[in-house]
Amino acid sequence: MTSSATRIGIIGSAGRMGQAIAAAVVQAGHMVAGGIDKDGDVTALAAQSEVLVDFSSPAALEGNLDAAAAAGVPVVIGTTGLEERHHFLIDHAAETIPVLQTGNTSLGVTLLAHLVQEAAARLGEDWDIEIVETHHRMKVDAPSGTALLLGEAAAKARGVDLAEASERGRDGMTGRRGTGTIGFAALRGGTVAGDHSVLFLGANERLTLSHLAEDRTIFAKGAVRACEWLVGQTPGRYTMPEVLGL
Ligand SMILES: NC(=O)C1=CN([C@@H]2O[C@H](COP(=O)(O)OP(=O)(O)OC[C@H]3O[C@@H](n4cnc5c(N)ncnc54)[C@H](OP(=O)(O)O)[C@@H]3O)[C@@H](O)[C@H]2O)C=CC1
Ligand SMILES: O=C(O)C1=N[C@H](C(=O)O)C[C@H](O)C1
Repeated sequence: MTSSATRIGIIGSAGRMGQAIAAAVVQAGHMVAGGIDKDGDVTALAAQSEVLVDFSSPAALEGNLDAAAAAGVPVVIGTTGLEERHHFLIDHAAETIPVLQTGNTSLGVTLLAHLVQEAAARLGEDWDIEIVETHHRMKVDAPSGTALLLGEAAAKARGVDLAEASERGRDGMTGRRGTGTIGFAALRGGTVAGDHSVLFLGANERLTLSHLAEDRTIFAKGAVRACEWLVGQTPGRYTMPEVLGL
């Protein structure tokens, strides 16, 4: 153990990501302060942790943020399927503690979002944007948090509100594609760790930017890096480009 070892508490510890994060915590020379799942005591976990990492469920978010804020402990939120009210809760907690929220902790996706923003800014509205994601059969939310993060990057570059520009769940007589909209398609099956492609579809040419996750270790390592970075930050809301210096 190094002298800079950090006690990291894991929310959602028995899950696919929770287990991968525990392994990454140890590999990085830190300590797992403890772990909880659905009926666990988050207040006790916060008290014994220097930083919390939450990869669980949107339903758990409010209680987790309250416990982290009461204990003055920073928290990394990787849980996806968040709605607007969850983002308000995160903003509120970030007034008193450092909070990092992201739909994807990997280096590759963080860079992809940067590239998508660049491409969307340079290619005009006549280039249609479609975001396609594929995940394992156990995933419960769609579109993925990453797809939404990539959509936000494209919307920001085009100066539009993603909620208004999105085309999701096409089925039946949809009518023509709206100019300037951002489409989403979600595929589910097997054990796919997480594939994302952003398609820019122009007249007689296409540009595709893709990231393929080969396993969950990339998310787990990124989550540990985010924990390391977040400890010692002032209260506020942060995300991955700040951690990775992108
Ligand atoms: N940001 C990123 O980079 C990534 C984000 N994710 C996201 O992380 C989340 C977890 O994914 P994954 O590990 O695959 O899912 P799993 O279903 O494998 O794990 C979720 C875990 O959270 C626990 N849990 C559920 N409700 C609560 C609660 N109220 N309090 C505490 N723990 C709870 C579950 O426990 P129990 O079994 O008792 O219900 C389970 O152990 C998802 O939202 C996923 O999209 C995933 C990969 C990367
Ligand atoms: O649930 C998953 O597995 C994943 N969830 C995240 C998302 O919703 O984007 C990140 C990654 O793609 C894996």
